Amino acid sequence: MPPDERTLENLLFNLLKSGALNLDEGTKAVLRAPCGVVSDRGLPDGMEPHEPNCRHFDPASPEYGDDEFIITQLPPATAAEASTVCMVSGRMARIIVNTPDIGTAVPRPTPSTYCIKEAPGKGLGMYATRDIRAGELIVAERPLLIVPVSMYARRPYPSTVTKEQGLQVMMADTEREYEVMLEKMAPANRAAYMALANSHRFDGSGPILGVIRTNGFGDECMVDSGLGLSNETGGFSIICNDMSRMNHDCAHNTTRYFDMPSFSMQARAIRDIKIGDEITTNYCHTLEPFATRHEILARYDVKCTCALCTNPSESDPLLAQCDIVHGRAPPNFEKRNRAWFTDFSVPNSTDVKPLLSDLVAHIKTGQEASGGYAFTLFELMKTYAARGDIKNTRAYARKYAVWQLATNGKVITDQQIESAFGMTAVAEVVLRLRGKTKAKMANRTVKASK
Ligand SMILES: C[S@@+](CC[C@H](N)C(=O)[O-])C[C@H]1O[C@@H](n2cnc3c(N)ncnc32)[C@H](O)[C@@H]1O
Repeated sequence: MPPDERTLENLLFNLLKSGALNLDEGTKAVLRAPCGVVSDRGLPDGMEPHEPNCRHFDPASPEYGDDEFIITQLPPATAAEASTVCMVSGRMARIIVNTPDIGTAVPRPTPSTYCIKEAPGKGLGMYATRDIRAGELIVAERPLLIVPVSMYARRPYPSTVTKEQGLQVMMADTEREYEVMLEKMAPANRAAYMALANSHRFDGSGPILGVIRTNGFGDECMVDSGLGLSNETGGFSIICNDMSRMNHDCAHNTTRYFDMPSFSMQARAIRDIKIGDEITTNYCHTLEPFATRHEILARYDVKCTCALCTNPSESDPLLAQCDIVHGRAPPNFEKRNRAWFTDFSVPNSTDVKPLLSDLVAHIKTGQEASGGYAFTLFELMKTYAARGDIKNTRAYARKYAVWQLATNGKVITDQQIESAFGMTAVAEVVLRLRGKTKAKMANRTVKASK
């Protein structure tokens, strides 16, 4: 956990104990649950179980406050699809309900793409039942449950309560609220939910919270920053059925995102997947070095044995080459790739070699889902344009379009690809200029020889 979050935790916890936070007025105290085995479980002496007080609303009702957490079913029910049982702020509920085309049908790939079966050493897993092309939709699912990623203190704590006990109280109170939510689920969904994996059996999490912490996905479009929370603390955990069976791989072959109109979590292939391959996702930032990844994965009870983890001395430097997010890529990464912008000489300033080397590093380490991979494709497209190479300009525009589709479902039109986002025009100008330059040079040579 980063130090600033720890400070925030202590501050909130002290405020909570001093009674300075009046929770009844809607102030939210946010704490994250501990990981691993805790010795001090259950409610401390003198504290009784808390009665759930989260109100349940019909999504069509405007009666709830923006900063109030409510239990509701979203999106408003349609005949075709079951709704998701959600605990969201009133603000978030309104954002969802007012999304244009909310409640559109969840797309289903035909023929279907996967089955769920045993994954040796990992429990169950998802496997491809046919070849799947990069960019293709693999699965789209209405979640079973959506809840805030952070837990909220629902009552003031006596001054004798230690921080660890406080966390246990918060988890117990949260579990009680979730019990109410599960009662709202259709019986088949409740059974599916309770059958999901739980790697948090020994840290004081109740059974429902344990499943959330094992299987919950976050998404950037499901964040309520209106409560003064950051993207991290204001996010939501999205728990699906089949997608919860996707195991982690540091070189994962899918991307995932939440599609608000169909209110579905979706996964697409980020590279071609062969029939019989395991379909995998990521539980941590996969460009991080091996040691950091393993520390994070341990929280999910995952000891990753993927190709990158089995050979970190080879994979770590390659991952660092790709890591523009954490600034581990070479300092001149962006500059060297943009040299052609001010200097059109060929081939020095429009040299594609460094970019192709970055591309190979991404492909070798299976990091096609990363933003650095998309950046490299886009830079290659522009650099080929600056070289007047229309064929390769278009080829990289097409690869970039597939990346966009896979990462957020956004369809890039054929016209955009054909024009390579305006870059084929650049390539044509370069070709014309170069033609003129050649003609001028030829003229000069003729004049000089007279
Ligand atoms: C979200 S579930 C994934 C599906 C799970 N295998 C199941 O049977 O339902 C997460 C759990 O799967 C297991 N898991 C996921 N990825 C793994 C991996 N790469 N290696 C070993 N176990 C893994 C861990 O037990 C983890 O807590």
